[in-house]
Amino acid sequence: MRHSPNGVSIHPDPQALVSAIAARLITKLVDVQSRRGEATVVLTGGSVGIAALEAVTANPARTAVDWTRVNFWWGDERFLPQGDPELNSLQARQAMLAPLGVPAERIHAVATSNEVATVEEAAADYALQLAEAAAAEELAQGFEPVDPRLPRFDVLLLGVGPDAHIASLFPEMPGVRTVGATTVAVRDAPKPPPERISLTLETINTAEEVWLGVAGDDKAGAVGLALAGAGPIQVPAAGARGRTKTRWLIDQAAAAQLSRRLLDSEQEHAGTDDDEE
Ligand SMILES: O=C1O[C@H](COP(=O)(O)O)[C@@H](O)[C@H](O)[C@H]1O
Repeated sequence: MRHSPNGVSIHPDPQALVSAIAARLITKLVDVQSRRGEATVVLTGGSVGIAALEAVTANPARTAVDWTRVNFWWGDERFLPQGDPELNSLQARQAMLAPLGVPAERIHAVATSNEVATVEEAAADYALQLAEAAAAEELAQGFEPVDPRLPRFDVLLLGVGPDAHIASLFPEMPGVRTVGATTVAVRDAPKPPPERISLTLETINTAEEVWLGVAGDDKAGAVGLALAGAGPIQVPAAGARGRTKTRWLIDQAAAAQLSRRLLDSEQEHAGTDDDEE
């Protein structure tokens, strides 16, 4: 594995990548819980996102985390009926939340199409859930929120599509241009299903740490453009930034189009993992 000062870690293959994300997440949660008692994670769907949760469940160190005191939200959800296997929340429940016994009150899922009539209602309901959690958190913990409509997010996980979408913010579409709202309803998404609910880019960027997990040569162009400093409207992944850290956790295939300058700086820093927890 190689690390760069830009927060890029390159792993040999997808399995090594998801194991590394899982180990980092466990370490981070132990650290946050030791300081603040409870921790909050924003989950993602997609190939790496769900495989990383399976790797957490399989990691013996998972017992170091008190899973009854971790709050879970989603960066995006597909607007589908309850029980649909394509729901990001259902996949996360099966991969990690159920096996680790996370209590129902810690799981903040987006409303399904059985519960509300339209994707707009689901986005509004999710924004309300977030605002209520933020208000409760402020009362209980007394810290200054980054945004009074949002709880504190310790780690926000993202996958990246081959088109560089993150969450359900697709290039050039209204979702990625949305400002002033915490959530957005997405219609006509280029990746099925067409109706989705997403956190906005502004909301994503309130997280303390944003981790982008990416594997595969079909994602190499998106990763290369995002790390070369492309604009977020064309390359949404380029716009995701944690308040204290932005980590790109990628495999060798996804790193294939990183710029020479970035790879050179990685070579210089190889073996000096100065951003490890
Ligand atoms: O549809 C989605 O796609 C992205 C990326 O998924 P991947 O399978 O290409 O890794 C994912 O991050 C998002 O949560 C999901 O709804």
